[in-house]
Amino acid sequence: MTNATVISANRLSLTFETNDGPVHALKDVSLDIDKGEFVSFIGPSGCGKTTFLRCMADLEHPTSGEITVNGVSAEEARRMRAYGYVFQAAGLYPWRTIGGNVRLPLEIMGYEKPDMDARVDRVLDLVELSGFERKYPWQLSGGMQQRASIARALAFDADILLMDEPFGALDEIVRDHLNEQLLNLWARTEKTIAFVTHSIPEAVYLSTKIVVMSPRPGRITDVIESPLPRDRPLDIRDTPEFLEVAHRVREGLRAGHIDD
Ligand SMILES: Nc1ncnc2c1ncn2[C@@H]1O[C@H](COP(=O)(O)OP(=O)(O)OP(=O)(O)O)[C@@H](O)[C@H]1O
Repeated sequence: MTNATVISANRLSLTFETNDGPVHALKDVSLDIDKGEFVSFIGPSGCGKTTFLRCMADLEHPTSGEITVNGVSAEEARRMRAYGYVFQAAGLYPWRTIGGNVRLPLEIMGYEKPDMDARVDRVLDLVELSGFERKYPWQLSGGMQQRASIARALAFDADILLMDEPFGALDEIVRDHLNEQLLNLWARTEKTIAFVTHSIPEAVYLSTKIVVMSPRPGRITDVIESPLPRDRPLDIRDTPEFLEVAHRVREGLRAGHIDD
């Protein structure tokens, strides 16, 4: 752990007790995420990706080991609103406008109206939804709804963005576009991002670090520091460097399956 470490997990384990016996969702998971990193978690269903993210967010409590966020416990970090969380489904309230949805956490936190208005404008601009503030979620495409949910997670200036398969339900073209926009947003805001995905190209395209996980018990099998530059046009996916990283991720996933 260094001064720049934002999230630090040290031998984190979490076992769910179920009617069918214990489920080892995470076992001895250790990982440091530094400020400004874009870290993707990839692995087959059930390898603990969501559970790990939920531990960072203090939505799940480890059975053993430690996790710190911004140098304090996950619980303290949650109280300090250290992170915004984006789920697979956009989860927008249908009876609220896009602006009203983005404003909701700010209302709950008691922001003053002029500050709220300025923030809503700023984050809608960041996700390229300026002009859609008065629309209702059903008037927007799936990709736009997901961008609105990212805006909502950004509205209160958390330095950390936790994203659980935010683009999993979208078609590939839309997903490509959102990937590009997310990189752009990350570059402009210097957030630290933890991102769960099932897609190898998505993980390689977005990340500075790729964490490969494997199930039963959920564990980390490889951590790949990306050699790709931070500035990434979509066609970087055709370069030998990109394909090499993708190959290593694929090998990691395969190895995890073999000793399953
Ligand atoms: N609340 C819970 N109670 C019991 N078991 C749980 C609970 N939450 C998760 N699990 C189990 O823990 C394991 C890890 O689940 P988790 O959702 O973290 O995996 P994942 O890698 O995110 O999977 P997916 O890619 O399908 O979302 C799975 O076996 C899951 O069934």
